[in-house]
Amino acid sequence: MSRIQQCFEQLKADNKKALIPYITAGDPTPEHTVELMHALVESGADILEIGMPFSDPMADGPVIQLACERALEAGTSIRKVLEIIKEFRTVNQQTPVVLMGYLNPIEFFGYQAFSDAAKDAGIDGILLVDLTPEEATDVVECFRSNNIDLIYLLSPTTTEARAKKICDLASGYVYYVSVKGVTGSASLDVDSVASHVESLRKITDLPIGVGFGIRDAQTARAVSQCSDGVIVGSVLVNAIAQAKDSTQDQVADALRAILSPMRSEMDK
Ligand SMILES: O=P(O)(O)OC[C@@H](O)[C@@H](O)c1c[nH]c2ccccc12
Repeated sequence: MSRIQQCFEQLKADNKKALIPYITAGDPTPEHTVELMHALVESGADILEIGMPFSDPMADGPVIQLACERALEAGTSIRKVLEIIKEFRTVNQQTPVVLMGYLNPIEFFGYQAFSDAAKDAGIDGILLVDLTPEEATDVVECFRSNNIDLIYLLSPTTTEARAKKICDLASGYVYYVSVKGVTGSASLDVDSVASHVESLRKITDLPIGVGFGIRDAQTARAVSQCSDGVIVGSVLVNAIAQAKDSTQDQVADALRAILSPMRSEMDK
């Protein structure tokens, strides 16, 4: 059983939902990231989604675009991202880590080489935004060979036929994108999310996480009640941007201040 699967089974047994924060690796510098990852876990994160900074992140809004710029400016290569995860794993062997990114740098690295290096670093899942199911076959094999889960995005406009195809390739969990648009968009519509998640339940037994537009504890709770977990990105990344010139501890505190209330609200 993969670490991600185990995590969802445990949450189910405890009658809890997954809290999955996103930050960009290397933002504001690579030296910050491991401490920030630990702070997220201490504040109640069940799974960490870590972005691999990319120069042309087309699914991202301005907040995460700027995070990618800061991280690249600070020298965060794919290799550096893997080193960061490896360092995190020297202390934490329990929390699943999902790497999120775009195809281009991974293709350049080589899919099998990247998959092997990711396994070695302690990665559990990979979410490649622009990997279409049509192109996925070879890539999927590279990750499957290392038992790395392939997390896929489904959006409000994904047809049922396509959703089925995607769910057949996916493992770990599927990521339902709550709104049309880019990360950091306006708040989502909980009723619409609930009805989409319900339809997805008919085509997959995988856990369903929901992300895009979750910024406060009340919304996190509401969305968690109609899904298996919530993914929270821009509100955290924005806090990093605000605090980036403070001490590392202060940046970590800024993340705790956002995530902890979400955890308590979701567990009520
Ligand atoms: O930022 P938001 O609206 O809270 O949404 C989560 C999101 O940031 C994270 O999962 C993510 C960051 N970049 C992405 C690109 C595509 C899909 C998802 C993502």
